[in-house]
Amino acid sequence: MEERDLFDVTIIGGGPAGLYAAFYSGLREMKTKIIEFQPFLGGKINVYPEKVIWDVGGLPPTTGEKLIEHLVQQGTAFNPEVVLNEKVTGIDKNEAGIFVLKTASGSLHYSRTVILAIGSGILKPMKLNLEGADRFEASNLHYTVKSIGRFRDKTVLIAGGGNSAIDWANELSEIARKVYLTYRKDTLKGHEASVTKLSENGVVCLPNTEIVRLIPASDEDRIERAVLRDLEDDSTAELQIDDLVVCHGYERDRDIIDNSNVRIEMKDEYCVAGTPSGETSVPGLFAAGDILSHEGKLHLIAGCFQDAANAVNKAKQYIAPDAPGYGMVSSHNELFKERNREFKKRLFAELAAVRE
Ligand SMILES: Cc1cc2nc3c(=O)[nH]c(=O)nc-3n(C[C@H](O)[C@H](O)[C@H](O)COP(=O)(O)OP(=O)(O)OC[C@H]3O[C@@H](n4cnc5c(N)ncnc54)[C@H](O)[C@@H]3O)c2cc1C
Repeated sequence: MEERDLFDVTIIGGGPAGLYAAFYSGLREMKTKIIEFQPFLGGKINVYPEKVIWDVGGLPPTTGEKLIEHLVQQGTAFNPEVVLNEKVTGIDKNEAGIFVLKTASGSLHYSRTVILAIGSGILKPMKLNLEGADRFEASNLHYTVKSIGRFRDKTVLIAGGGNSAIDWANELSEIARKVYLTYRKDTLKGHEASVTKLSENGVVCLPNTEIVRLIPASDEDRIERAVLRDLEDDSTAELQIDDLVVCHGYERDRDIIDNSNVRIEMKDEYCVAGTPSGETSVPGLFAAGDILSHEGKLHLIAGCFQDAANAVNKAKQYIAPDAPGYGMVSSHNELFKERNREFKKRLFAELAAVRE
């Protein structure tokens, strides 16, 4: 390994936690790398690019797509090295105390510290368990909603009883002709306010039902009707639909945890046990965002930011024990002086143009 290959911090995962960690580690003048499995940054928000997000501090209601744009702009402000399309498969620590990250492509990455920001792991949507259903994925069977506009004036069947299905039912009801929601249980498992909104929005809820067959249109390429079974009396009914959205959750690939030679203590099946400062059972390895569990954890985008800054501060002190506990706020930070000057110049030019 050459010195130039060694990073102060390597962040695994390029979602909100990873991106904010990259920004903050730049602020703390650490040589930073992000490794992301997907060919793009933004993490789970890519699952809901058109959803309007209301609960990120300091931002008016913003679409997922716009928020990703802001996060990436901020996260790359200090030019971290960004490696996309790369799955980290395991973490080792060598005799010199350097972390060695193994990847699916066979390359190795060396780092003094690591921040695990893998969210819920690599997500793969749970597919509809019906033979031949996959052939409709190119037409009107969806596992994510990429563009709300395509559902305008359509009859949409949504399958699933969790928050994601409920949110989409409410969201699509504003533009679709009709929205049906089918779920196997008696009740929905979602936020109370969102469940209440379903009836206000005219969504037809079909509890205790499941899809048992998809009937194609004459061209065989599109679903024309879905056959639903009533689980209480076994009767069936056909529903004519334009689109089917399946929200049955995700399989999570967390091989990285199981295949690592460092022993990462877990809180449960899903989360790493950590402190509110992002420390884990492995010295030098920190965690942030949805993967981290601690007392007071907020599983929201807003929660990612504090986790990320805390993890970076701890990583900084791991490398340089005498370094201050946190970075200088941006208004007093030397690193921003030149950028502030440029910003002010642009603002003044804009104001002058308005006056003219
Ligand atoms: C439908 C839906 C709606 C939501 N709405 C809101 C909302 O309105 N407001 C809100 O605050 N929160 C919302 N959330 C939650 C929010 O998206 C998460 O809290 C947030 O994305 C967590 O960020 P993260 O960076 O911890 O993880 P993620 O966003 O999951 O990012 C983790 C990244 O790590 C990558 N990764 C995983 N494993 C590896 C590996 N081995 N190697 C390389 N890369 C890897 C993944 O590909 C992913 O890009 C919503 C979530 C969903 C599913």
